[in-house]
Amino acid sequence: MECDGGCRLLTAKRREYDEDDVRVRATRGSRPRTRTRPKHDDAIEGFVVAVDRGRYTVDGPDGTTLTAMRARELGRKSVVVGDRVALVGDVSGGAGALARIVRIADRESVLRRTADDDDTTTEGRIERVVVANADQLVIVSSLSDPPPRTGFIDRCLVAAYDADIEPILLLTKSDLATPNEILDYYAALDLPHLLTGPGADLAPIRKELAGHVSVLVGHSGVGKSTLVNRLIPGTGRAVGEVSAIGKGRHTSTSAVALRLPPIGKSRKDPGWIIDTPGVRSFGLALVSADSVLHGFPDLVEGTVDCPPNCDHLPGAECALDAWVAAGHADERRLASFRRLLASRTSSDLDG
Ligand SMILES: Nc1nc2c(ncn2[C@@H]2O[C@H](COP(=O)(O)OP(=O)(O)OP(=O)(O)O)[C@@H](O)[C@H]2O)c(=O)[nH]1
Ligand SMILES: [Zn+2]
Repeated sequence: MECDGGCRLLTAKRREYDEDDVRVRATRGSRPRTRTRPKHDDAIEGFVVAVDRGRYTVDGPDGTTLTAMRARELGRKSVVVGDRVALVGDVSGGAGALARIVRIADRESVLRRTADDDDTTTEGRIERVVVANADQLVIVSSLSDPPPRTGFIDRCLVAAYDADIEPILLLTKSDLATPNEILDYYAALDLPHLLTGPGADLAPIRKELAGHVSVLVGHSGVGKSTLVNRLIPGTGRAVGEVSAIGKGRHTSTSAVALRLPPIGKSRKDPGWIIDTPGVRSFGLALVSADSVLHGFPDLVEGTVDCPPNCDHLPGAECALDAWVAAGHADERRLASFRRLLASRTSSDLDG
């Protein structure tokens, strides 16, 4: 009998084999999953915490930290901070160990950074996804030095509502000014806020962050690093520098996820914060005019008398002017809404 590798075993077990064969056939129909089993079903799961020149830092099972690269089968799909991924290869996490990312879970949310300053190239105009799966956007604004910039905050609110991420306004430097004015501007909105300053109790902030993946965004100098260092001692985020970009820090990293420490003896998930150095703002070019309006819930009712397809820009047709003139909403809010609508087509990034 002609025979290849497995022949001897087969011959020796012929009788049993026959019986096995019958049994296998009988059960095959009831076990279809063995045929459609995904490739790499031994993969482990991880959470991408940093991306640096084609190398991904991933938080693996039991808090292990893995270094990984993309598997070729991912094709052109990008992997960003916050992605939940499946890994194979050397997943030991030891020095020099390199795992491969073979799958990216469907994203529950995406935040895109504003198109780069360089709008002369296609590459520069593309809005890149910088963070996936965040469920809270913490807009950090100082009450003074620098003063709050409502245009920036409004832009972030639009991005948050559009991405289906809960916004929270976190006001810093409470020792320098009162929050009354800024809270008055947002009085008509259901916008949660937190207040902090030197020596302030961080418990309320930790409570809001627990169980969430929160993205921190704010202008340079508002005290983001100071806050992160207090929330996560030992993080060593540099404080007091005007800008991280161009100074050798984070030059190739646009975001990094940091695990918050446990809250007391509680076993509740303390959550993650994602710091976004170098991300000046989130892109709105792909956001429709209607979605921009969602960032201004206090103006929505005023648009019911607008003509169909109203661009809501100043003019006789738009009903918002009359609505605001009648005192139903703050004129500063309308002005900000219109600035944002206009900025989507220009490169005015900061609102
Ligand atoms: N008065 C006062 N100053 C603060 C407070 N928090 C931070 N600062 C100061 O504000 C300056 C900027 O703080 P950073 O934490 O570096 O601000 P940042 O937002 O991280 O700025 P970048 O690093 O440029 O992104 C530093 O001089 C801090 O010491 C605060 O609550 N009150
Ligand atoms: Zn209108």
